[in-house]
Amino acid sequence: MASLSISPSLGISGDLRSSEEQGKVAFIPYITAGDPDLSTTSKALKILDSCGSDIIELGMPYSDPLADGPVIQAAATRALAKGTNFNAIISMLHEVVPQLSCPIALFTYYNPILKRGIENFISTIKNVGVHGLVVPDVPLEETEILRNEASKHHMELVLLTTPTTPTDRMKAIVEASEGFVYLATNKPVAVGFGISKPEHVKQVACWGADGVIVGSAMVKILAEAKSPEEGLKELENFTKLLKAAVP
Ligand SMILES: O=P(O)(O)OC[C@@H](O)[C@@H](O)c1c[nH]c2ccccc12
Repeated sequence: MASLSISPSLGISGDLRSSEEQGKVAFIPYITAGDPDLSTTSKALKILDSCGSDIIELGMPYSDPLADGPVIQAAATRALAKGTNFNAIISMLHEVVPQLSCPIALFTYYNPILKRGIENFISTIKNVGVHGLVVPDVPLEETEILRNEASKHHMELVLLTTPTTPTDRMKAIVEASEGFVYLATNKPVAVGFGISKPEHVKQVACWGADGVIVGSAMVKILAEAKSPEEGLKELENFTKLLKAAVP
């Protein structure tokens, strides 16, 4: 199966646009940093990359992960219990990002960003090669400062819409979002939530999505494996299976 010509230098939107131009659908896995531990996360990132992922979403564990589903919430709780913190994630990324060919989008919440200072947070993640930032709990009205700082550092800020978002608000979110939009627009649309099988990947691609996001199913594999090694092996097989279902 042909893969996308992707370069980390294109960034999140560049990657999705290049997939779109090639008539391909981007494959976007999500994993939580530090579950079961950061060394496994580092290996998992390399596996996801080498299996043809087009963008990888990396979740920073947070104590009040209100936008995440139960599987990812539980992963965050375990990762925090293991002592996973911002600095350790940054050191891990510093080492692994240069070895990856696809861009990384970091998922976090607004509070950890505010705690470090918006500018400091964004320049730190930019320095280790992160391309995009997803902050699901920032109300649209408050995204401006975050967006200004992000654009100063050429960091793409990804916003979210849901099926219950009113149309006007959805339009405003689409206007303000960079990189891609979670679910409406001439910007690339990446569809996620509940995708765990090759059939789902095919279905979403048939609907015309530009990207397919798979989160909980990936997180579950690493969480339920008998050992980190087995988890990584299963993650590799699963990623190849899903990636092969992308038309
Ligand atoms: O887990 P699922 O059903 O595969 O869906 C992806 C989703 O979890 C992932 O994109 C995600 C992780 N954290 C989030 C926070 C908000 C919105 C989306 C997310």
